[in-house]
Amino acid sequence: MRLIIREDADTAAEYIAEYIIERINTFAPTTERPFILGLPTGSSPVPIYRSLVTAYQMGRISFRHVITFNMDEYVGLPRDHPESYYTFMHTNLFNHVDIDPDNINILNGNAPDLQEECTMYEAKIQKYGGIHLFLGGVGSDGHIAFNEPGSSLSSRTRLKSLAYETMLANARFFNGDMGLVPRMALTVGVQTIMNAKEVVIIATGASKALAIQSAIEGGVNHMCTLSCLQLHPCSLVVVDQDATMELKVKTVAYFRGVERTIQKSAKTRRPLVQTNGIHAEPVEAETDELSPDSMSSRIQIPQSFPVRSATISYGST
Ligand SMILES: O=P(O)(O)OC[C@H]1O[C@](O)(CO)[C@@H](O)[C@@H]1O
Repeated sequence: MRLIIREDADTAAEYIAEYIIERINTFAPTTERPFILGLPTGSSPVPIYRSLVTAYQMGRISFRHVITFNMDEYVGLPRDHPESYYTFMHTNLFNHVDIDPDNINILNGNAPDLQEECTMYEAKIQKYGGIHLFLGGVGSDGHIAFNEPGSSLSSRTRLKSLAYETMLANARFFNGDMGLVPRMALTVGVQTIMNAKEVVIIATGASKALAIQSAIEGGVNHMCTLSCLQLHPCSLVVVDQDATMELKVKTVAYFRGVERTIQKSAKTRRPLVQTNGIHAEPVEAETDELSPDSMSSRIQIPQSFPVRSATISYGST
């Protein structure tokens, strides 16, 4: 897992938007070979979508050959309800870019047979050969998609009851009225996300700090389903400063050091090596140039340190 820390929510979102643009453009999707993108809702991804729309308007990215799969949808909320995830995605992204409506996949929380709906969703993802990049948010309790604490780490798309903490957090979208928040949702499973070739997570604000601490410094645990990414070969978590508040200074210093190493390697650009199908950057000894305001300036980083995972540019172990 790689951790990227940015000053605030906007710069964290900007980092991810550029990352997605780079991935799609490098992939150069076509009708026969589309890029399969997993997408989240929630407030954290909104600035990412804003940046993607701007990039589209500037001609830097096209969604013509991108097929999307959303993470989740409330059960029982009409599709055109202002707070349905169908409405959210169209308002924030789909209505403003050149995506083919046939390429948009969002679970139908009003399907007559919800189990069948979930089974078909999984099958459709499989039909396309899996998801290339799954973008996600995280709940304050560490859930990924709607895989609430206690979810099976081998779960697939299914019906879930929402945790009280999630309903409380989402009440802000329903005039603060808990009674209006749907109690159930359809959601991709932990394993559905784990099967993506790459997973990128946005987590911003102090309310995500405990979840980030648990997912990064704790063990793999079903009470914080985001922690499953420790087992993913190519995952990236992008946070703002506030979301790092519960992390150890040493943890923050380590991940900042990893990023500097990658940036330096990119400048010197020795030929790329291939590791398990993932592009890896050449290894550089870290001779650290710490900015005085950096937390890591208080920590001595060795002249050379093991950079096995630190050097993979396409996420890392
Ligand atoms: O970004 P926010 O508003 O904190 O919401 C994040 C939440 O939204 C969701 O994306 C809902 O699908 C969850 O994965 C996550 O809990």
